[in-house]
Amino acid sequence: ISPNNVGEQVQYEITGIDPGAGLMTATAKAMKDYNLKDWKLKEGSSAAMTAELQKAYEQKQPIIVTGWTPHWMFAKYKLKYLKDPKESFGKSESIHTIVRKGFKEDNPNAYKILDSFYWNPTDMEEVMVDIQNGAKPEEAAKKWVVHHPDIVKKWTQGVQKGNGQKVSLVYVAWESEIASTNVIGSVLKNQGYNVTLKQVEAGPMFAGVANGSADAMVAAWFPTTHKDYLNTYKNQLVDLGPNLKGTKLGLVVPEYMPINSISDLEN
Ligand SMILES: C[SH](C)CC(=O)O
Repeated sequence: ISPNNVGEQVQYEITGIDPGAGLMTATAKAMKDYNLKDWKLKEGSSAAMTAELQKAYEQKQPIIVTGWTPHWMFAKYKLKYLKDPKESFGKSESIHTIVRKGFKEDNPNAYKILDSFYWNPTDMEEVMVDIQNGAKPEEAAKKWVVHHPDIVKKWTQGVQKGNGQKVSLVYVAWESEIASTNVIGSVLKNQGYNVTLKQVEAGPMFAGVANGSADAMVAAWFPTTHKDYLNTYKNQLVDLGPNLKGTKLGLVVPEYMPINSISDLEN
């Protein structure tokens, strides 16, 4: 594949994820910034994107996907981010924990645990890889909790146990958030709460916490990726700050592709 006909090789298509993802908004911005006028961004889901990536990778075919870190794809495949000299994808960010207004008063001890929830990209990747290798999210989460009592203790020490109070968590089916939501859900369950995890699209996730129909989410990518949702619901959400630092968003390709920058795609 020579650099100048990568577009033809991938039918001028970037394989994206769910339309509500901030990554898709950032990719649309990048396509404008880099004047990718003949290119189109294919919407779908994170699961569909990773399935297409796997198929192309196994056949050493060209593919360009919307990718992010932390993600198991970097553990499984030899991939690279295309350089983004115009910084259309922003800088490294944090994933924040958000709770509904009133949650602290209604459930102070579950609030304390959610407020203390903090782990590293390598911790999240450990759970993501387990799930990718076939473990059920709940099982992978339980296993991580058992293997990392020292980290979990930081979230729960000195916090009074619950006695069956309900805690409802919402998340979007991004591999990173499936991992984090199941881990914090498992910890809350062990602490005596009746936890429900609800998978929704990105818009309904923010709306659910804002209107109080859900208690919390650990899936807000700030300051850039989810800024539109933050602006829409700003004073209806309680931002407890980062539960993970050091994310990255961008266009990702297998290392066998001859391109290295988004500007190589300009036609
Ligand atoms: C796909 S990232 C986990 C989040 C987002 O892009 O909205």
